[in-house]
Amino acid sequence: MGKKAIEDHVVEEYGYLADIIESHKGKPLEMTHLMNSAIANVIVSILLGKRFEYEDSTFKRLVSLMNENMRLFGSPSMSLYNMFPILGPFLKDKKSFLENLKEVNDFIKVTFTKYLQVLDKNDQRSFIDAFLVKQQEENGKANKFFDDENLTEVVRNLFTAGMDTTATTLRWGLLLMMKYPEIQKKVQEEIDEVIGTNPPRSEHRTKMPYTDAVIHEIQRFANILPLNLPHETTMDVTIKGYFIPKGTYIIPLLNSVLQDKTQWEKPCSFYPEHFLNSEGKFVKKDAFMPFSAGRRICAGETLAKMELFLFFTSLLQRFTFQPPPGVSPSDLDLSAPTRFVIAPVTHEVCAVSRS
Ligand code: HEM
Repeated sequence: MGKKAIEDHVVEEYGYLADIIESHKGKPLEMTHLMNSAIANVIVSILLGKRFEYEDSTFKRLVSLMNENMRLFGSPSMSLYNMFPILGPFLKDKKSFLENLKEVNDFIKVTFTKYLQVLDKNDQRSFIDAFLVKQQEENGKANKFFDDENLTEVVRNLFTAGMDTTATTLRWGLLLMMKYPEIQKKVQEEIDEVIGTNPPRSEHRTKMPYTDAVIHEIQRFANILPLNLPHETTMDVTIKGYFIPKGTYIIPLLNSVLQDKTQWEKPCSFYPEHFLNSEGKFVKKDAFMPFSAGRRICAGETLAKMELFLFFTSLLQRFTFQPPPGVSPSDLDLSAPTRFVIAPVTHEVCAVSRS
């Protein structure tokens, strides 16, 4: 599936999301379910070739299993298990994690078995179709890669990695816009000037340096994966005089760059000017690494950036986000509870229609 086709899915999905938000008529709304569903649908439409209604029971169940497993993954008992695997049989969280995993895997297996029955090599409509075609081409070869187990794992990994991260970043974005209404207003002015009432598309981004800077700063400030993913050295290495033997477990902390005092003027504040020069032009920063770096950099970086830009601009084009009545921007809490994916504290938003 090409970039344009994927962008069309995002555009279709932000329309559904905005319509549902509109139906709440500016009343206080907790966005986690809606945002997760919209972002899950983008990845699901790539993987399965179709989207789900947000209240579809199977879809709700899948999204909740993924979320629950993200939560369990970062729980203290799972850290304990990683340090002392012998404790595994005594840990309830580990059991729940594996049961959830099995339920998602079973759903994926049932789905691709159905897809296989109607597979048409000349009409591949999803990632699963493309994988199954490769699997058939591989038939008879000694070393098989496109097997059922790999299909299950890759579909589940893409679903998990692609949903919580992007949806959480967007929820941070809306919270920050409520906290800093003057920044929200400047983004909306740029949207009105560059996009007007047209549907936002990726090509608008280069003409919107302020919005681009705000989205980068949301990612830097939110710092949603401060622990990154663990890595292991594949050979002996020496870095800045420190010897690290082959096979060492490494946690490459992303907040060491995203909040580096030598790289950012105000590392602990939300300050879009970090990404703007004195003429208001967008500037790239080497220390901007929310997707990590190197060979194992996030596989979904391009998709995530597209989603963040399109969802963020389409929402701010249609709505102004305000705290619920009785809550002022200064009351909004930007602290972040400790989890594997750092989400904002539970809060409600009022999406007031701009039309
Ligand atoms: C704002 C959104 C996102 C952020 C901040 C993010 C961040 C990251 C980070 C930090 C890693 C670890 C890289 C490393 O090991 O050094 C990662 C890995 C990964 N991400 Fe993302 N991600 C996002 C969205 C997505 C999306 C939308 C997808 C796909 C649909 C995706 C798929 C993956 C995959 C498959 C990996 C594992 C790559 C590998 O091990 O080779 N991510 N991501």
